[in-house]
Amino acid sequence: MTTETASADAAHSLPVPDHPALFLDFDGTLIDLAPEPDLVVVDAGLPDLLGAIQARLDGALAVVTGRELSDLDTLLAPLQIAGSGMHGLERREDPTGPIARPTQLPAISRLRERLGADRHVRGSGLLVEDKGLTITVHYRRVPHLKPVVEDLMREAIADLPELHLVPGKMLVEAKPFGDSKGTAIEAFLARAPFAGRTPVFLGDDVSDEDGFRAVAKAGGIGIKIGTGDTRAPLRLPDITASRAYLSRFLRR
Ligand SMILES: O=P(O)(O)OC[C@H]1O[C@H](O[C@H]2O[C@H](CO)[C@@H](O)[C@H](O)[C@H]2O)[C@H](O)[C@@H](O)[C@@H]1O
Repeated sequence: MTTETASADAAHSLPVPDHPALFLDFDGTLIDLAPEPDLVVVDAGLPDLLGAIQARLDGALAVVTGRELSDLDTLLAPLQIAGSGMHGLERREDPTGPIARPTQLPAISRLRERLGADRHVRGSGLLVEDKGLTITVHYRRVPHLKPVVEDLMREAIADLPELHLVPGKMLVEAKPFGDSKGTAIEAFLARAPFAGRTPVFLGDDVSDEDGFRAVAKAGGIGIKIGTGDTRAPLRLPDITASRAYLSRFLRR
């Protein structure tokens, strides 16, 4: 059996609820990971697929991502969909409506200054992704620096109790306490067109575990993409399978 056939078989073995609300992580779930956030490739088929699902589900589709929503709009242009960015901090309930976001904490400015001055960061191959409300340090190009990044981020926020660290694939992110992908999904499920539907959430990374918890609580389905520990009850092997599963929402 080819890998492609195995992915298609896996996609067809999973259930699709009768009246679903679909929540999707982005990197590693809908597109392949790249060496840097700006180097990802979005094929033309993805906006087309998401736009068709958005119409088929009467708008009950949201992207729940660690990226900024404006970043996602650029990657999926001209498509806009409802969603939450920066792990629950940003919300856009109406696909073409405004993005709601809290004000930046002074603690993030302090962290920014510290990282800018850190000798480990400058010229090291590490990448600092400043999202305004959160700051991420990527070590994908220098994986041996993982323990250095973990230590430097732990120390950098040690006296900033408003912040905590979220690990991800080859990154460590500092963000304010409170919101998560789980709180974002719960908020969407409380309102139209998501309310009253069975939630399905696809994700691949640690921060997606909050989303899996939220959909389980609401009687829905969590699907982990790829390998790794998870609380999600179902799994798909890769992005090919993820996209094949999503196309089934058009055929219901
Ligand atoms: O919640 P997601 O939509 O999956 O976003 C999680 C993070 O995605 C991005 O980082 C990841 O993708 C990069 C590009 O492929 C890759 O270089 C990096 O190693 C991955 O962790 C994004 O840059 C982060 O801001 C998101 O939090």
